[in-house]
Amino acid sequence: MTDTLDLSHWINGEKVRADLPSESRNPSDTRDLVARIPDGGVDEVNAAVDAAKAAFPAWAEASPEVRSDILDKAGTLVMERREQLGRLLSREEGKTLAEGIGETVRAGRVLKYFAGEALRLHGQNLASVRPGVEIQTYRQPVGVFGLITPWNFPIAIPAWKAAPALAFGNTVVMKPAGPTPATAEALVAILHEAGLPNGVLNLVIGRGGVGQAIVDHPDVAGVSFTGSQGVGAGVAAGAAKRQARVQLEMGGKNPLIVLDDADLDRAVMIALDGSYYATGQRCTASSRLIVQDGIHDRFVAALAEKVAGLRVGPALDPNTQIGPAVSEAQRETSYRYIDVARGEGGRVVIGGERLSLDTPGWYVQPTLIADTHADSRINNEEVFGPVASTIRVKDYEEALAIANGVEFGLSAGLVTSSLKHARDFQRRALAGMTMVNLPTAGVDYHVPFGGTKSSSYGPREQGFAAVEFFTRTKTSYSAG
Ligand SMILES: NC(=O)C1=CN([C@@H]2O[C@H](COP(=O)(O)OP(=O)(O)OC[C@H]3O[C@@H](n4cnc5c(N)ncnc54)[C@H](OP(=O)(O)O)[C@@H]3O)[C@@H](O)[C@H]2O)C=CC1
Ligand SMILES: O=C(O)CCC(=O)C(=O)O
Repeated sequence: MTDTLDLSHWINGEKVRADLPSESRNPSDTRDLVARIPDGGVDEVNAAVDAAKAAFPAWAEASPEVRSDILDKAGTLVMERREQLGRLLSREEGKTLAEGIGETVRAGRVLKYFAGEALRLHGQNLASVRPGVEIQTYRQPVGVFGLITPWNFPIAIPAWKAAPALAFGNTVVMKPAGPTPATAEALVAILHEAGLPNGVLNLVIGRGGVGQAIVDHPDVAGVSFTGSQGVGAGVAAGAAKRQARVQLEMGGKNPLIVLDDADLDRAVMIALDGSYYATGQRCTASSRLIVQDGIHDRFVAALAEKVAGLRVGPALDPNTQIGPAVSEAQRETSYRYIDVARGEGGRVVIGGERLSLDTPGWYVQPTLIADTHADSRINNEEVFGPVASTIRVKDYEEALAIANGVEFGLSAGLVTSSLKHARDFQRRALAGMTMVNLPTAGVDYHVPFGGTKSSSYGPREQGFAAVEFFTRTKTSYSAG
């Protein structure tokens, strides 16, 4: 695939022509120019927010059936075009074609799920403490939402932020991440094709300045952000300054505990999936493998063998299991942390070397590092690459303490055949999501998603929880 796309902002239902000074290149083959990109700024954000503000009253008052039908149709179109969209996504982001198509289907399912939720918006009837008085609660749309999205799920995350915002009657200004604007633009185009009225969903393409302008805009009622902890903290501070709503999904340092009583083969496959698939570029990736002494050496040897067999290559090659990092910066972050781990006394069991493949891309050798300490940097800082480290522990209690002992708390996994430990782990793991005998990564689209501690801030995303952030509750009292 060599065609180059010329991207546009979408403001008030129109593609806005602009200079295209930036570019997005295929991380599997940097000779391939995926897209020429506009570089929006404050002016485009102002125009987009004006359009979203003007579109809000009619969209907020539209029948839920209208909103539902549009989201449902968009979901159908996304799923019908899964091959084409998945290919664009993989070409732009670097995850394998199977992962790109899988993510596209997930985005379609998200749109359809929220098509249903649009019809299920409900309140409560309560008895008042005062005789003769009735109380109803209603959920109402809030206004214009700013959605700042990351590159690692370039269609699913824009879909799972935009769909609930739109389903519940809000309007949107969205900013895609620098490396993956083409996939986001394709989604926005489909939502318009499905019948979204002008101004309801706007897209401004550009670097971090666009995100900052969205956060600072007085007419943006709420901001939903996914990305790094550092940027997220600034987004929260900016939103709080003007009392806007804010929801942040940030990093993880997700533990996978493997106990002596685990089925070895199963534990290895769970670790392989959670740590390495999608090139480890998932906030839910298992980057700390906390392994009990009795199974430790067998687990490390068996996992190393599987990691050695992983086929790293261009995302669109059907034989590839691990695509490249999204960018040179992400590749270098992985190699920098591998060096950090070596410097801290970690033993590189497999990987860790530079890769030279037939196409110039940002490839990283999947890497397993053993004999690391819980308090080392490799076990406390997010790498966001195909790199995992093991920590040896004597028992479950030590494993749990280490699992809980980092600043993040997104997803936590346990592999065991002990029901007692499984139940205890579900209660005591300091994480928003626990996974027993499952990879830490790979979540369903119809249930709440989010973490504790520095991983997340604000109401949960996705599933039935999304209504909290994207609506406001009104309480109405009446007497006959
Ligand atoms: N939780 C997750 O799923 C993700 C976590 N990360 C973590 O972040 C690290 C770095 O990735 P990176 O892409 O740089 O993440 P960032 O946090 O920089 O980017 C996330 C989004 O925020 C935007 N942004 C950047 N600066 C600002 C700002 N000042 N105000 C508002 N929005 C802003 C980005 O735009 P632009 O791209 O144009 O700069 C992008 O759309 C990764 O290694 C990983 O650790 C990254 C992505 C997803
Ligand atoms: O693990 C998943 O399925 C979702 C991961 C995710 O949302 C993220 O990495 O941002």
